[in-house]
Amino acid sequence: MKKLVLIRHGESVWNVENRFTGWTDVDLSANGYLEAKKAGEILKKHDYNFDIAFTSLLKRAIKTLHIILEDLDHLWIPEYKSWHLNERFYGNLQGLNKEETAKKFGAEQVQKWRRDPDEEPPAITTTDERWPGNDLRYQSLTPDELPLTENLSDTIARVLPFWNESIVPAISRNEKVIISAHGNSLRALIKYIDNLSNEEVTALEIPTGVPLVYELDDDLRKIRHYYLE
Ligand SMILES: O=C(O)[C@@H](CO)OP(=O)(O)O
Repeated sequence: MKKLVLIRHGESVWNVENRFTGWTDVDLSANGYLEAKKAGEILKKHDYNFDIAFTSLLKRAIKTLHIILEDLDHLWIPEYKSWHLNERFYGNLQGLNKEETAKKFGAEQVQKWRRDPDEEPPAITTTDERWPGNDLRYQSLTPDELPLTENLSDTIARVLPFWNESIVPAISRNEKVIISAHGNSLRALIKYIDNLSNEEVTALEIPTGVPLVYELDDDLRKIRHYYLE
């Protein structure tokens, strides 16, 4: 039996301000740091250790991972960062307050932008300062890979190649894997691992900073999953 640990980063400052975040590189909130620390303590209490870690290019996920690894005295393990694990790119909504946006466009529309796997939020253009093409960390991406907006289906389409090409081989080598990522990149992964329908994934909410364990068989089919307390 193989075990995989997923963790959504601790609460961010824009989670607190209730703003659409996406690829905006905001920090953890004070509470987010505490959540990450608690996640590390929980993993330590349950004697977890890891051979390899995967995370995004965004500091809220990277810092969460580092706080956990520090707690486990595991800062030395190989760690791979990829834009494929970034949060869903929220297009023109990035930076807006979710409640104010709901007042302007209606709660139903905003809920669709947030959770309907096929509903794309309004796109930005390449002249927008939020366009990732001018950010050094994304300089290796092709024009097609640089998002202007993403729905969950788009996020799934860029998370899965990384899962198949980088994470699955590590799990298959029997390495103990931790993935520190984001609400929607983890939702994308879980939709795939759990074979969830669009309706089921719409209802899936992942808490910040709580280790989520997946037990997988040799064919990487799910046996069970549970949150660690
Ligand atoms: O703003 C975001 O990037 C995400 C995660 O915080 O929000 P939502 O839950 O609306 O997808």
